Amino acid sequence: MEEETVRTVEEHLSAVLALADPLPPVTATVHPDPATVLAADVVARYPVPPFDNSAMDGFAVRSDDVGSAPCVLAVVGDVPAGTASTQTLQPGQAIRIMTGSPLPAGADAVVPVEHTDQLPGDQPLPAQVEVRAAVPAGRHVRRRGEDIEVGAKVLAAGDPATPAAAAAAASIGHAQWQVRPRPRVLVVATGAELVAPGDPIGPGQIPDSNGLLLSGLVTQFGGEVAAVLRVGDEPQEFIEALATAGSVDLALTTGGVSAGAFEVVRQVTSGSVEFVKVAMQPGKPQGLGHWGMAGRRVPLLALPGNPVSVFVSAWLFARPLIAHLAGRPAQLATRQLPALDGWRTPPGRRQYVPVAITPDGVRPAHALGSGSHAIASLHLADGLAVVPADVDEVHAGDVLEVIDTNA
Ligand SMILES: Nc1nc2c(c(=O)[nH]1)N[C@H]1C(S)=C(S)[C@@H](COP(=O)(O)OP(=O)(O)OC[C@H]3O[C@@H](n4cnc5c(N)ncnc54)[C@H](O)[C@@H]3O)O[C@H]1N2
Ligand code: MOO
Repeated sequence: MEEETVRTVEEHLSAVLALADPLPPVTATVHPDPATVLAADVVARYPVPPFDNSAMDGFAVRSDDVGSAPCVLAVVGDVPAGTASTQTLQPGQAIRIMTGSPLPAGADAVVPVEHTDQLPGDQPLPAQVEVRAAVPAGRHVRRRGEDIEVGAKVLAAGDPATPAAAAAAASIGHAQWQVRPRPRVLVVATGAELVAPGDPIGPGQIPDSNGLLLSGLVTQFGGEVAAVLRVGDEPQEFIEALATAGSVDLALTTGGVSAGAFEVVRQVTSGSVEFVKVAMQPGKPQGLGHWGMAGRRVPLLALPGNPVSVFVSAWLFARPLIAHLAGRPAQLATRQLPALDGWRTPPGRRQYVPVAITPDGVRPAHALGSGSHAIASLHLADGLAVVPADVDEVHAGDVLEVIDTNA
């Protein structure tokens, strides 16, 4: 396709989100993964608690018996955890009971062991117990279904699969639930200059940092990294890498999209990927479209090669697309914070400046500001400060919108 539309960030984001629908739901073992959401409601099969049970280690009693405490009751049995008493408590009797054990028939309250003449802990079953404090009916008893009744909708489609949600599903009788899966994402770093991290660098070569940066961000955004590939600028090598990558839900490439003579991503995909300019800095050149992989039309974002551009593009476009595929809301959480220092910005493009966030405000994480190559100081940033396109200078005290990238 021919270039070269100039778009706002919002226009580009809309086009990115239109590339794909949310992934179809799958049946999965109940397991916490807050990056995924439920695809169907979950209804209680069991009540919670499943039976009337004791909230204390002590003695199950009839409250009428102990109204005139102190009094002595005959101890006629024991209810250890995981058992249920078959006895029905008669007047003048008590049954020793542990926290969580079912309340025996006939009992309506529990006296904690501390309110008796018995020692707490691992003790033989006594023949009798002196109860030293009266308990009203219901005291220290957790009623069947008082949290959730059978048939209640406990979790709703769209709820995140948090640890507490998984615990809720298990407690109401479910081993499986319907979720939208984590999108499987292929990461391809392109560039003839790239060598593996730690390898010696020859003339013109640099270590590939985008592969690590982008795959880490994919995980942070709730995607599953299917593979991380590094290819040179030979079209055939790029085509083969994509052809052998297997089944994925999204492909992210870095590099090879601007105006150079060897822009492999642009050369290979330009029939099906649109290349545009977005009015932002860094991250101006962007590609988006689909690529045929493993018999499927896979959405593809072609991000620029400069590492800070990769970071910003990933936060603004890959993150929402991964969220959209996963059936989650795509909005970014932002905060309004004052700038602690001033800096000049290029007019006409919205600037995203890596900033350190302090209790008093934000300041650029590095003297290079939003320099798109300053990868070795990007880790000092806690967020991206957004400078509107019509601002050419930020002054100390100006309040900026800030994307918290530690979130
Ligand atoms: N004549 C023009 N030149 C450039 C323009 C333009 O509009 N006209 N745009 C500039 C902007 S803005 C950007 S951003 C870059 C984007 O370039 P590419 O996406 O084609 O990326 P490359 O040229 O392949 O690389 C750019 C830069 O990033 C380094 N890089 C690439 N991959 C990695 C990696 N995996 N790990 C670490 N560093 C990487 C690469 O060595 C280059 O320094 O184009 C500008 N030029
Ligand atoms: O927009 Mo480029 O991304 O300046 O570095």
